[in-house]
Amino acid sequence: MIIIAKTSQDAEKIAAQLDTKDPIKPVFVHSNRVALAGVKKLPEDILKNISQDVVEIITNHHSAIKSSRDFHPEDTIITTKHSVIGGGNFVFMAGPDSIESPEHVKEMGEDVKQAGATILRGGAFKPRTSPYSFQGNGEEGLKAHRAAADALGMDMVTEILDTRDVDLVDSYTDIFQVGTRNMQNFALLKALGKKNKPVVLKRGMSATIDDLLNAAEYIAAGGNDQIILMERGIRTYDNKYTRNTLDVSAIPVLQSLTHYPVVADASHAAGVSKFVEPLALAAIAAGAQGLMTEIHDDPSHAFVDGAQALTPAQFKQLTEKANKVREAIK
Ligand SMILES: O=C[C@H](O)[C@H](O)COP(=O)(O)O
Ligand SMILES: C=C(OP(=O)(O)O)C(=O)O
Repeated sequence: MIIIAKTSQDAEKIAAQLDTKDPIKPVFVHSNRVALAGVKKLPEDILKNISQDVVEIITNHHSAIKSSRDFHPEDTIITTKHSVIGGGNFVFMAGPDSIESPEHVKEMGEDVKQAGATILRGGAFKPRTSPYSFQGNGEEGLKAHRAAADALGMDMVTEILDTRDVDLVDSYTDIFQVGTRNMQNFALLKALGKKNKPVVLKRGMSATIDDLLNAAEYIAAGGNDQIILMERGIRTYDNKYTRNTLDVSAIPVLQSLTHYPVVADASHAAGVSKFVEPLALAAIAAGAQGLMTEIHDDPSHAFVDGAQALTPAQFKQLTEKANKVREAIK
C-alpha cells in the first residue's frame, strides 16, 4: 500500500502514527505529492486520525515509487556524450564480452561504430561461474576500453562487480553496468545511487519484474535516476537449446510500469550465436529501446562467451535488420 500526502510534514505525521517495524520514509514524488511506501495495513481508527493529511491511498502497488510510471508518467531520457537513451530513441551497445587487449577492443569498436553502435561494451571485471575461469584484465582492461572509446568517439559501458571498485570504475567509464548476478547486490546498488552517472541494470536471471523494479528503486532512492533496465534472459524449465529464455513480455510490461528506458541483451539470452539475431529482432518488435550485443572477430578464440558472439559482419547485418523492424513498427 502506498499513502500519498501533500507535504513532507503531513507524511511525517502519518508515519508517526503507523505501528510498523519498517522505518517508513517519505519519498518525494512530484507536485505536492509525498509518498509513504511499505505500509502493510491501515486500521480504521488510524485512518480516521490521518484522513485530513492523506491525498490518496493506492493499494496493490509494487513498492517501487521513484521508478513507477504512476508517479513519473513521462519517459526518462538519458543523454550521454554520444548517445540518447530512452523515449523514442534507439541505441546500439556492442563490443566484445571482455576487454582482451588495447588493439582488440579498438578494432571491435571500429566495427561496431561503423555498424551504428554509439556505446562500446566490454568487461574488465568478469563475473565467472568458475573461480578458475578468466576473471578479466582489471584496471588494464578499463584503460584500454577508455582509450578505444575516446579514440572512436563512443561511450563506454562496463560492469562493476564490487563496491570497493566503484570509484575506480567511475574514473574510467561513462555508464556503469550491473550484471545479472549482482542485480540484488544492495550495497552495490546503494553505492551507485550516490553516483551521477547512468547505470545499466540487468535483470537477475531468476528475478521477477517487481524484483527488477525494486533493484532500480535502490539506485533511484539514493538520488541517481539515470537507470537503463535490461532484459537479458531468465532461467526457465527449458534452457537446453538456449542459455536463458528471453522474456520478451518483460519489455512492454516494464515500459508500462516504469519510465526508465528498457533495452535487451539477446547475446546472453541466446547463448548461441545463431539465435542472437532472431531474439534481438523480437525484442525490438516488442518495443525495446536499445540492444546490447557481443561481438568477436574470432569467436572460437574469444576469452569469454565465444559461443554467443556475432562476428562484425553478422552484427552489421543485425543492425540493418533491426533498423527495418524499427521502421516497420513505427
Ligand atoms: O559475460 C560474461 C559472463 O562473465 C559470462 O556469461 C559468465 O559465464 P561463465 O563463467 O559461466 O562462462
Ligand atoms: C556478464 C554479462 O552479462 P550478464 O550479467 O547478463 O550475464 C555481460 O554483459 O558481460
